[in-house]
Amino acid sequence: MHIHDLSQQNSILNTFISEMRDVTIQKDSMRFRRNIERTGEVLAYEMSKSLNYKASEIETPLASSTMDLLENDIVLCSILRAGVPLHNGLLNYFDKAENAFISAYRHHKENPEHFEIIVEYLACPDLQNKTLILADPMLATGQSMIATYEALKPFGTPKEVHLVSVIGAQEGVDYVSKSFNENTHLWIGTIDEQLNDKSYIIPGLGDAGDLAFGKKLQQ
Ligand SMILES: O=P(O)(O)OC[C@H]1O[C@H](OP(=O)(O)OP(=O)(O)O)[C@H](O)[C@@H]1O
Ligand SMILES: O=c1cc[nH]c(=O)[nH]1
Ligand SMILES: [Mg+2]
Repeated sequence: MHIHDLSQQNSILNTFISEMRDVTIQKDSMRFRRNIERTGEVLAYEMSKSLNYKASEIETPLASSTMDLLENDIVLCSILRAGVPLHNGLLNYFDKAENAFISAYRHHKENPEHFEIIVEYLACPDLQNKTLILADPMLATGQSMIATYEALKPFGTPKEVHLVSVIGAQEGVDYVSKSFNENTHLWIGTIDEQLNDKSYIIPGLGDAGDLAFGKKLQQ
């Protein structure tokens, strides 16, 4: 898997991520959502440099101009809930993309350290030979990303797959690296070292879904 860790270069993206992490600033849920969204915009721009382009003639009011334009058929699939603002950011740039949504949440059994990923809702277009972008702000154990990809398999075989995340844990990045083929790309804001005993990313930012949309009751 090709890993593009954007924290390896200094950019304004680090400011957005620092605000999402900051225990005071992150309480402003509108700013938190917007920071996820603009991270999606930055990651979309970086990813766009690796896609396919085709020369096209554009008529201006004065003459014609030849420009190389994106030719990939993109399907953007986000994992609910926390994926919603990231989806919006990606869609702000890949504005012609088709869209898929899937719900994946951690279902805790008696022991808070043990959970399984429950996939319930899924709406997806044909994926055959398309460029699939799988987006979720948090890549902790990587199980949600893998469960999602498995659930999408009946919808066709994409030409290429790009994973997009804001913060990952090294363990989750290693897990998805083993499960996706070597042509898959991961576009990620930064990679943290650890998971805690509840599989939260450390230092991470806390619970992205709750920060964006409010606390939910455990099911
Ligand atoms: O890599 P994993 O270990 O699978 O964890 C990451 C998942 O956890 C978060 O979702 P969460 O279960 O909190 O759902 P929510 O978005 O509804 O809050 C996050 O948005 C990912 O989907
Ligand atoms: O650190 C984590 C791990 C899973 N989900 C989150 O929202 N945060
Ligand atoms: Mg959550």
